[in-house]
This record gives sequence, C-alpha cells and structure tokens, in this order.
Amino acid sequence: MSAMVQLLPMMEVVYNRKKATYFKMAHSNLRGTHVVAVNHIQAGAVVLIEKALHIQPTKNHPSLSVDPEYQSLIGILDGGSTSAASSTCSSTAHKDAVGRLAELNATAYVQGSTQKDEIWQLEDSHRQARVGDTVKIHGLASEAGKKLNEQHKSKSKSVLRSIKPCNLKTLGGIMRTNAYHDGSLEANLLFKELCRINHACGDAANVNRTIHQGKVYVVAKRDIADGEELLIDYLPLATELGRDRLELLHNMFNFWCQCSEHQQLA
Ligand SMILES: C[S@@+](CC[C@H](N)C(=O)[O-])C[C@H]1O[C@@H](n2cnc3c(N)ncnc32)[C@H](O)[C@@H]1O
Repeated sequence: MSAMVQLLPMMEVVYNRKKATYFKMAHSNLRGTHVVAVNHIQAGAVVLIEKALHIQPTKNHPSLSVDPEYQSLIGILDGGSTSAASSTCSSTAHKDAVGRLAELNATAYVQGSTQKDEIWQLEDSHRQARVGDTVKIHGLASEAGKKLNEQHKSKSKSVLRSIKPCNLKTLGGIMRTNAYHDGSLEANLLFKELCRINHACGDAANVNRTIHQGKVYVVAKRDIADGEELLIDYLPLATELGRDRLELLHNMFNFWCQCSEHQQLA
C-alpha cells in the first residue's frame, strides 16, 4: 500500500471534522463551469473528498461482445486493415473507432445508473453526435421536439430554444472529457464536483488529487487566495511542458490548454 493511500483515512477524519466550505461553482463563457475558493485555503488543506457518481470498468461492457459493430471497431483498433491506405486516413479511422467505442461503452454502462441526470450535466468537449448515439436534447421548439422536451422535462419552466451544438452531448464524450482513472478498481470514474475543476499544467495547478476505491481526495498544493480558481493537472505524470503536452491534452480531452504555463510559452 502506498504511503499516500495509508494517509487517506486520516484525511477523512480531518475533512469530516472541519466541515469547512472551501469553494463554490462559478460560470463564465471563457472558463465554462469552474471552481473558485471562497476563503483563503492553506497549503495541505483537504478541500474535497467525494464519492464517484459513476464507476465504469476499464474493460469493455460484456454486452458488446455480441455486437457486430463492436467487433469491427476492435478489428480497426487491432490494426486489422493492411491496405495501402494513407497513414492520415488510417489514423482518422483509428480516432473515430476510439470515439465510437467510447460511445458504445459509456451508453452500455450508464444505462443502469441512477445518476444519469447528473452525468448529463457534465461538460462534453468531444461532442460529435452520430446516428444511433444517445444524446441529451432539450429546448426543441418544433411540435415533434416539444414531445422530446416533455420526455426530458426539466424542473424549471425554461424557455424553448432552438437546438445548439452544446445540446448534443454524448455519453462517450462526457466520459472522455471528464473521467479520472482509479487503478485500485480498474475503472474510470465521474465525479460531480471534481469534474468541474479546470486543468492547469504542472506548477500552475494549485490542487492535487488521489483517487482510490471510488473516492477522490483533493489537497491544496500551496496556499490559495480567496477568489482564486482551483486548478488541477489532468496529466500529472506527463511533466514536460510545450507543444507535446498541448497535443497530448488535445488528443485526450479535445481542448487546447490555455493555462498560464502555456500562455507564457506562446
Ligand atoms: C473536466 S471539464 C472541467 C469543467 C468544465 N469547464 C465545465 O464547464 O464543466 C474539462 C473541460 O474544461 C475545459 N478546460 C479545462 N481546463 C482547460 C484549460 N486549461 N484550457 C482550456 N480549456 C480547459 C475544456 O473544455 C475541457 O474539456
């Protein structure tokens, strides 16, 4: 058991005893939903302990093994095609196959979840709905659309709007944008609050996380001022800054990092 894992029960005791409010959610067009300190936070403070709202095993959902589309996607990922197609073409096919597999898997796993509504609230930076994907649709103004709105009725009486790209979230995209890996469970996890913390590279991140047995423990790396945004490094093990890291983040999460470290390099 790692030294950090041994500390987790102690962190729970401190966190539960303190019951402090460390942060609030905020929203801006530039930052999307994000997390902001509401008091001065001292280095080492346990700012959040949260249980995952969705646990998705890393192995593909068993029901997919009889799905012909799944078989053909696995063929693509195993490099089944030996044709003389250009490498650009095959890498696009590979990327598409990864996306489609993520979609099939997430849909199969989320199907049985009691937390579906909360999962649908999360950001999807991979949104690329395809025929057959499960998507969340709201705010349709046509007669046919109004019936769909009824099925997804929100509690507030929101004004009907025409459909926007952000209405076309997919579960696979939500997983790929937000999931954190839990090695102890061999699973990818979604968290309601952790998933709202934006990314910053290396020293620009001011909180660290440890994920174990379906829970996340978030600790301040340094003092954080009242009103400062909480930032976490999505790739703590990939330490190099620069173009490679930017591309890695883009490939994995589909956003171009705007953190202060990268702005300095630009
Ligand atoms: C896990 S979510 C974080 C919360 C998100 N802002 C929201 O609105 O729910 C990850 C997404 O936030 C945005 N994001 C996070 N960190 C970013 C950064 N450093 N630069 C640009 N976009 C970032 C990207 O759209 C990314 O896909």
